[in-house]
Amino acid sequence: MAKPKVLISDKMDPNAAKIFEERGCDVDVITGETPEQLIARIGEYDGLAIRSSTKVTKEILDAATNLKVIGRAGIGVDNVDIPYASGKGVVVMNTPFGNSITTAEHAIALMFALARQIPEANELTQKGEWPKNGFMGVEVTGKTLGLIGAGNIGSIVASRALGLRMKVVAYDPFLTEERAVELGIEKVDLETLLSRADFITLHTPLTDQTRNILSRERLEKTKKGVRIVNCARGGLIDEAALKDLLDSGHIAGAALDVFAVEPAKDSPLFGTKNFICTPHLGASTTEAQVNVALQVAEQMADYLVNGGVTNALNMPSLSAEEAPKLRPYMKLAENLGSLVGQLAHGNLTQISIEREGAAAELAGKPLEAAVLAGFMRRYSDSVNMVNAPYLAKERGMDVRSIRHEREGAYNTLLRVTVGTDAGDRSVAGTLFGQDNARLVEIFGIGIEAELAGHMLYIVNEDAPGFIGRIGTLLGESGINIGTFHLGRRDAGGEAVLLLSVDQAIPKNVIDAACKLEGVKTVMALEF
Ligand SMILES: NC(=O)c1ccc[n+]([C@@H]2O[C@H](COP(=O)([O-])OP(=O)(O)OC[C@H]3O[C@@H](n4cnc5c(N)ncnc54)[C@H](O)[C@@H]3O)[C@@H](O)[C@H]2O)c1
Ligand SMILES: O=C(O)[C@H](O)COP(=O)(O)O
Repeated sequence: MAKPKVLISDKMDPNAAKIFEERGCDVDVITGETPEQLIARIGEYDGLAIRSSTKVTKEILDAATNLKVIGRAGIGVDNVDIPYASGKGVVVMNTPFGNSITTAEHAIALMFALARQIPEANELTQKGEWPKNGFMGVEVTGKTLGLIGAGNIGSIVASRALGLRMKVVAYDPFLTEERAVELGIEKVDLETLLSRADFITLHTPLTDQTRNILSRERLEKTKKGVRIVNCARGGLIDEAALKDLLDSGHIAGAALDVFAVEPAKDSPLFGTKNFICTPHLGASTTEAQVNVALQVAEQMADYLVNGGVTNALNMPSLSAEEAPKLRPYMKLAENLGSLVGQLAHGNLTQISIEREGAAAELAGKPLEAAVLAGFMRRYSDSVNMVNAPYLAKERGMDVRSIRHEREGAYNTLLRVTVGTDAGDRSVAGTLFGQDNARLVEIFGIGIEAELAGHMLYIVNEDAPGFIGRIGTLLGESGINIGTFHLGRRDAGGEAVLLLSVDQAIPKNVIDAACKLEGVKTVMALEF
């Protein structure tokens, strides 16, 4: 099998390339290209490793015909069109913890730089001015720090600030009271934070809810003399309002590591008194860059080589240890989803996936995604485990995952049921041994069959002579039967015949089978 090919398109610690090679991938490091150059190149790659410079747009994803995974060596993924990548079946991963300490330290460094006006003092001193009387700082001890966002980085900033004897208040709608107590901070609403904080630091992602969270109106509500630090994302603060309020002296200082437009080369804030900035350096320490480079390469190689999924933003996690155990189940799950998707008629809006026996001990989400991948193929050819749950949601499907404690007839069982206009339709399968996936039930009828390749499904009246008739029809049509499986509800009742054949079954043969005596349904299936 050809090695997966990975492109590293942003500057990254060389350890990333080394890990890719060690883990069985071919890797190219080509940084600083224009979008057009990337579009021309991306088609040959299975993986794309990035930081924040590469913008993974719809156009790039459309050209990325082989792409399976995008790995962000860092946290923020606002430079990736995740919904579009998901629709294309591309996994998007990040490294959510590798640079958190480093970025928290940068926020604290900027807070001190503002409190003591270090950059300005440094500049004038080096110009020979010795401006000893020109600077009067403030202590941080005893002051109130207002965190907007108390996730990974916000929590680390809080712990450092508490160590500096600051009081910490936080606005984060997802922060629980228990977690706030654990962190030693006070959970407040945004208005309270604005009115109480002497320093404000931001630590949220940029989303529709957080964009412009420090709007002009909110900046005007801050305590006079506040100092603001943003090491999270540009776009969280109204930069024009920030300039006006720095100019008026309402805000005593602001430090930005991130800007609404990056690279920021001509911001109106440049040159403003008490304004300092760094060029998106929050994550730029040796330690953090080694961490994120190693982690992203390990995660991406794991996925490309073993199917392990870690820190994906659009797919359930699956450890490299779990992946081989789950693999035969994934095939079974996908085939059951595909079978029920091919057989059931009408407007299908409900699907449930039940796990019993050994299957109940496995991760449910990946199996659910595999069932949906098989099932959604009734609507689109380009479905896989990544985009299937999104497509199902888009179609308004109600997806249920049920885990049974009970002991069943099989050691391990997966059952997939769809709700149709005519009632529920259910298929079930098991594994014989470690990896022999078998169908064991179809619409309430017990059967035992492998689902593979071209198959013919027939429902007929259980009567003597039928098997001979279908065998003769296929033989006369030059179609070789590979496997042959029978099941029936009861003697003389409804029977099911499932057989695999060596070639796709032409329509005229299906039509002829429909006309055979006792036949109720004939369908060609593909797996
Ligand atoms: N400057 C840099 O170089 C740099 C480096 C690393 C991370 N970052 C950025 O820092 C930010 C925080 O990273 P993190 O790892 O702490 O993320 P995180 O996901 O751990 O934390 C984000 C927090 O924001 C909170 N939040 C979400 N919506 C909110 C809202 N409307 N109001 C208030 N809080 C809200 C969440 O509940 C969460 O607790 C991200 O934007 C990330 O991209 C920047
Ligand atoms: O979200 C992040 O991880 C930071 O913004 C770091 O971005 P960078 O990798 O471009 O330095």
